Amino acid sequence: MLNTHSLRFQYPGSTDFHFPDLRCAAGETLLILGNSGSGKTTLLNLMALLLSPSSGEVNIDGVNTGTLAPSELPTFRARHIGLVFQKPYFVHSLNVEENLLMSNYFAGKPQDKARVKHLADHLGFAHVLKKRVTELSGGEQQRVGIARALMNEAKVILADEPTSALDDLNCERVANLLEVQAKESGAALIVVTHDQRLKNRFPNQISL
Ligand SMILES: Nc1ncnc2c1ncn2[C@@H]1O[C@H](COP(=O)(O)OP(=O)(O)OP(=O)(O)O)[C@@H](O)[C@H]1O
Repeated sequence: MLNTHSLRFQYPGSTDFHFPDLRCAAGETLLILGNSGSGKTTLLNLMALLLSPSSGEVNIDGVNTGTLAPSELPTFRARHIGLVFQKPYFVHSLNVEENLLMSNYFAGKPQDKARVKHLADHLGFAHVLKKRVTELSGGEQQRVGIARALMNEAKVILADEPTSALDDLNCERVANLLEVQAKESGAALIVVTHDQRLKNRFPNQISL
């Protein structure tokens, strides 16, 4: 579903990163490990098409993303890639349901309220759909963040340190949710982490 080939990237005046080739198939989970500063978030941003490599390829769902025109990138990203952050960012003036429906808008798709309801029922936050995101607990916000990544049935889910701030119980919950949801939607799940608990759980790992 996602593979990279000879990816390189350099911030101005900084190290020239040369990343190992990655491959993650539908329904699989891959952990990206590495010391602080080794370039994990940079690699995630390259796979999320938020940064452009100086050379090399990111292939998603059979498309060499380097061939996409800049004007095509936002819609391609919204349709194919779900992003999960340690601390999700939402639009505070909108309620939970509206925040989720925004994903459809960015992907150029009609609003899918049935999908919102399905995900909310599944992830256990149906009772807060009409609330502002700021009124939610941290754990609820995290589940809404995961739902948002799943709204367009993205085939690639990229998660940056999704569990490092969580206690063991919530770490287990979030890891389960991500894994089960990715499997159910046939998505490749790629997780950047330092978290030893995830290292013990997911054997498919690559170190930078
Ligand atoms: N926008 C930027 N401009 C210049 N240098 C940057 C920028 N972002 C990151 N870097 C540098 O690139 C290197 C890799 O950063 P990156 O965030 O990818 O590492 P990381 O492995 O995710 O680190 P951590 O585990 O600490 O989050 C670091 O040395 C960092 O200082």
